[in-house]
Amino acid sequence: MNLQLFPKIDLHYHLDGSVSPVTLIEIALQENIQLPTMNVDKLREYVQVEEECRNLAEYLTKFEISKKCMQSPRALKQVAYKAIEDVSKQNVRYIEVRFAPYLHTEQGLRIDEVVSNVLSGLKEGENDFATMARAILICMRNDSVEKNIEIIEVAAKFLDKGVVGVDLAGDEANFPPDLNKDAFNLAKKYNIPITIHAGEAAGSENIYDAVVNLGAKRIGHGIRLKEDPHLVELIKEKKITLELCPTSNVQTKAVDSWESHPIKYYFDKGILVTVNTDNTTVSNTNITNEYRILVERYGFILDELKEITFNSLNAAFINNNDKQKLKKILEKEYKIIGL
Ligand SMILES: O=c1[nH]cnc2c1ncn2[C@@H]1O[C@H](CO)[C@@H](O)[C@H]1O
Ligand SMILES: [Zn+2]
Repeated sequence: MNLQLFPKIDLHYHLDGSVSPVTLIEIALQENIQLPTMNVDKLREYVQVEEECRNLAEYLTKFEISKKCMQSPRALKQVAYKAIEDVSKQNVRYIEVRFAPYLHTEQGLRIDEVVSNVLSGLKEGENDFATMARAILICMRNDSVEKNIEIIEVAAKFLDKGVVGVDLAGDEANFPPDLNKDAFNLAKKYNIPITIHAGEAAGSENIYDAVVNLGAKRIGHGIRLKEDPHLVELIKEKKITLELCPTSNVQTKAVDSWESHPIKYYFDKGILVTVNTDNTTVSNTNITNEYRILVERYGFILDELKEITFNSLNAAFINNNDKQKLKKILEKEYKIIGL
């Protein structure tokens, strides 16, 4: 079938890595921002990874231009709205959009202003398109634990007002999760759902720490889980969900090749896996493409794609009321396509 029509969920989508070159140029013109080029195709080369990307650290250099264009209330609202417009075209019924508030304070915005502007763009998008949207606030690994504690405080303030969780992202190889234990303990105290990038650019011990010491209910990527059979059992037992992003995982060299991606292995082992985009612009992908990769490269059948979407639904950080609404919508739409 045409997978664009297949109802989908994306739980792992970075806002700053998903702004299209056209939108970047629009913002640059509006706000007089100097970009290296105003040509859409040339700009794409600056914000998209090449095939020979060596590692996550190199991948992370591709976020500079979008950061420059995401410093004003208007731009933040605009990119958030555009995100919902874009993903609604891929029949995404629910998305958790994540961003790191501190990255958007270079022109003097406070982190709570960053959050409220992104939330208002998401809300407007929800009103205009058939996609439910919530936000996850990211603590950056290279930021101080004091700054990350402020992020948790802001998340608590906006919890159930659009924000549904917190995350830890950035350079995993040089900043293990443990450094932010105090921040995530505070999140636990506030009952803020936690997801953490782990086992992407470092070993399975980071997955263990994220789950056992930092309280993560979901793991961003978790590629290297398979290195530790005991941990595989623990992840199953605790019903931890993995947010896999195949195209990004190949680009950041979290896996050596498409063939060695563990998504089918984990799925067959009964681990709760989900499929996501990570960064649609940086990785040059969209959610339809990621679902297609599951079919074409890993032999998933449509019923299994539905199961994966329901894994995403079950692991979504939205409140139960909204989750039930979403479940009804998905069930109805799957019935229409005979699933
Ligand atoms: O796959 C990833 N692993 C780790 N960090 C990431 C990934 N994708 C994006 N970011 C980081 O998260 C920031 C906020 O969205 C981005 O600016 C980027 O530095
Ligand atoms: Zn990510």
